[in-house]
Amino acid sequence: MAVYTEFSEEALNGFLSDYALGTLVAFEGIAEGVENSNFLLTLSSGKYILTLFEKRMRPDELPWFLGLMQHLAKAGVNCPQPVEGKDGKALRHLAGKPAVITTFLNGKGVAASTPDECRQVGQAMAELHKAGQSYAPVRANALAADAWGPLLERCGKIGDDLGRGFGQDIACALGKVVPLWPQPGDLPIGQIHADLFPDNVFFQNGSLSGLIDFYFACTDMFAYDLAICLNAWCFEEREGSVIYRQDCANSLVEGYEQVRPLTAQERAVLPVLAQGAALRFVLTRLYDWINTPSDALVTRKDPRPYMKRFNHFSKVGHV
Ligand SMILES: Nc1ncnc2c1ncn2[C@@H]1O[C@H](COP(=O)(O)OP(=O)(O)OP(=O)(O)O)[C@@H](O)[C@H]1O
Ligand SMILES: N[C@@H](CCO)C(=O)O
Repeated sequence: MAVYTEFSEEALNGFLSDYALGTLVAFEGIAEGVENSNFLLTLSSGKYILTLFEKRMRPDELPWFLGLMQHLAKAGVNCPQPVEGKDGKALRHLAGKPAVITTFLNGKGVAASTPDECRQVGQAMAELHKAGQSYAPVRANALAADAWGPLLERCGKIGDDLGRGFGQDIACALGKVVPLWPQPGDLPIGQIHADLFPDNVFFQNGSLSGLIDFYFACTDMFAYDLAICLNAWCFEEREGSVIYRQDCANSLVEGYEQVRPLTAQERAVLPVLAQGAALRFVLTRLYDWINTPSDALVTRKDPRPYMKRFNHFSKVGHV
């Protein structure tokens, strides 16, 4: 459960008095997610999401994320919109943490993806990439390839609970992928979501209805965003093994290209980007695996299935 910060109803009422959203009917912590504390607010004017920003977020970067969400929503992407207080400010504080209220989106994430859903995700991602092109502020990717080695080092000594030599396997994989990573200027860049996993894409009656959780968004290669989705949407995890769903991958890329065709260079480097994307999630999951206190109200994610995705892409050499 991702509720790291708690507050009293009295504190919440004080916080809400700075908005023109009516009175509090109910509020509850949301179990899903690992990054920030999220609450569902039911107010007399409707439902909203209250997010308190935690550990990985740099407060000075929050306006960039909120500005991006506002920009994308105006351009027709169905994503949460920050709600402004009576003073016109959306970014406020609650319980000592930066906090924002955003609009509530209907729909639900999917458990097991199908080619049809992947096609819709590809289209929505390309639309996001296009809509973001007129958002000028830049946010460098704090989890880009040059950050992976230092992140592995920060994990410190990696025991054998994830399998013998897990840390060495990662170091070896980084040694293969990082030297092949595209250089600035090699591929088209723009605003990317960078965490478009199935829990961050909502569907209603089989149709994609919205995208949430923009707090890893950054300015990076468009094709890297697609590579992240190949990892997140195109594998089935079954009894400890991961199985590549080529049909899902084909649909994802086809859906993307219906809106924004890939360049020949993007296509050529996609297998390397897919390997790097797998390692990026191995590393953040590993870091959290080691550093999440055992009494924290959050379910740790296992890094091993992403190492298996890396092994797959590294072995077959195509997507
Ligand atoms: N705007 C929204 N509308 C409806 N539900 C939402 C909205 N934002 C968040 N949620 C709900 O809260 C859950 C957690 O939100 P979110 O994914 O943003 O949290 P997180 O801690 O950043 O998670 P993650 O681990 O994916 O980074 C979502 O799975 C969804 O159920
Ligand atoms: N989507 C990430 C977690 C939050 O960003 C993962 O599955 O590791």
